[in-house]
Amino acid sequence: MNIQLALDRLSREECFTVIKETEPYIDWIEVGTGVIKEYGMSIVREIKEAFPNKILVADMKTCDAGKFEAAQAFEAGADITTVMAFSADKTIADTLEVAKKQGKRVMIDLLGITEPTRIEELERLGVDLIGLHFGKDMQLEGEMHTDLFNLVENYSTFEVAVAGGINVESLPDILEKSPNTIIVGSAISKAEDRTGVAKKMKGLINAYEVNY
Ligand SMILES: O=C(CO)[C@H](O)[C@H](O)COP(=O)(O)O
Repeated sequence: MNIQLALDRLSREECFTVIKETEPYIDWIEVGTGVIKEYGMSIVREIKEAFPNKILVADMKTCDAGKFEAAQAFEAGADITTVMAFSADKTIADTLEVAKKQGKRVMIDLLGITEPTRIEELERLGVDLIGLHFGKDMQLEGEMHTDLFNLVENYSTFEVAVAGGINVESLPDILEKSPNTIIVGSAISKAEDRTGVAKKMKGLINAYEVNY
């Protein structure tokens, strides 16, 4: 099980500091949407150059112009780019095609999706990596519930990532759902002791996997 460190609402310098402080305990690095909007593709390039051995996710949250945006992310060094699940099928198919040609991947962000039919359609389109997502603004009005996993429980074809305010306290319940990737942003990046929090979360994951 991977930890994906999400870098959101941080300056360029803070992004590098957070990665350096947590590097041994994280597997994937996500350059958050807001960070990309602030600094452009150059920060994706710089992070990949500095940490070439980490899987790099560009959280592009693409919803249109899929071919162009996927190429943009991959050319900057991303291994995975994100596309919103509500996008047109053509957008999703195009990004998958670009990824396939380049040996890269697309993570489909399920933010806002509640209809099981969309999950079926995504499977038919050839999607293999999805992100369950309880959004930042939704977190202001409540906490993520593991019911979120119900959407994909009948599908063994998907590799599943999950995001949405996950912290040391909520991690054990999430682990019971055995996602492939746990996306953690503010619980690590805004912590006073980032190294300690990342180490603790990785330790909980490792302990769960040993006993699973
Ligand atoms: O995609 C995101 C926001 O749209 C975040 O990367 C994701 O929600 C993880 O951050 P946090 O743990 O702070 O919720």
